Amino acid sequence: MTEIAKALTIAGTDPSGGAGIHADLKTFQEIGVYGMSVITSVVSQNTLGVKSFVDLELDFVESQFDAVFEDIHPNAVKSGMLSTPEVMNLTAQKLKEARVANYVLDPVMIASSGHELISEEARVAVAKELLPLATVVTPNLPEAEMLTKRTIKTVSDMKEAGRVLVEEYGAKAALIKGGHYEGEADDYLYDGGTFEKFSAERFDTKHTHGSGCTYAAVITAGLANGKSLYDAVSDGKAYITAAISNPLNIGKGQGPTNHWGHRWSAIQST
Ligand SMILES: Nc1ncnc2c1ncn2[C@@H]1O[C@H](COP(=O)(O)OP(=O)(O)OP(=O)(O)O)[C@@H](O)[C@H]1O
Ligand SMILES: Cc1ncc(COP(=O)(O)O)c(N)n1
Repeated sequence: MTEIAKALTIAGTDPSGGAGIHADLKTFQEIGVYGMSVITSVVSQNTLGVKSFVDLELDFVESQFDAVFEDIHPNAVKSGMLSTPEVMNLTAQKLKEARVANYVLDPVMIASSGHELISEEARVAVAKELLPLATVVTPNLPEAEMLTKRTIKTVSDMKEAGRVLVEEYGAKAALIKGGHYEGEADDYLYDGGTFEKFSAERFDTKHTHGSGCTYAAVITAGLANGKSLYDAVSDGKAYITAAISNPLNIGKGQGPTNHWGHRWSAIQST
């Protein structure tokens, strides 16, 4: 019997279903990977923005980690919103103990609505505890600026941020996402050797809520399935481009991405 690949997401919630744990599990399901979750924070948010959030007690987050790891070994793990230094340290400790081979670090710091989700102290913990464990870190431009403490204005700044995250902070690879850049939606992957560009047309849409989560979840699912990092990112870029270009028009604000987008694109092109 074939064994199904298993992926774990460590993140916060979105009751409106577009970002965080919800986006990740929908993505794992759509790709055919068995999804599991450790919830760090319960967030009251929707397509209009974040209202408030509560961080779960550390013991309870730990208990969720133990519930997963004592029973099921994930082939890949993704982390999203880890809002306190304590939960970051705990995540690092649990990933090391469980000998997780593939770890995708989405350093969620600011929601696309502009609300800050984590503190400055937590930012330092990302750099010290989590980056050295990451198979790939996937910052958007503001996150890359915060992590590297550099201003990013040009493609060469984006590449330099990728180089710093790998060579100075110890991530195995860095994917700097250009969603917040001008022109085409181009992302740059640096793996310590070469830079690869993942390019897409920029669509004129506000419906990108959860696009960072979804993109990193596809990469996680790909690694869980044994794909190379390059192929997993390539699949992620195709999935997120289709998800953004086929908007569902749900909600009154910045709507969620479309997890059937790639199926809709395939139907349209036949
Ligand atoms: N309007 C757009 N058209 C096409 N691709 C886009 C658009 N906006 C973002 N993307 C792509 O979506 C992915 C997510 O990028 P982005 O830099 O926006 O990450 P993020 O900020 O973490 O996500 P979010 O927008 O959900 O906050 C990247 O591949 C980016 O190039
Ligand atoms: C729980 C949680 N995690 C992550 C995000 C970032 O999502 P976005 O892709 O909209 O920036 C979010 N809004 N909520």
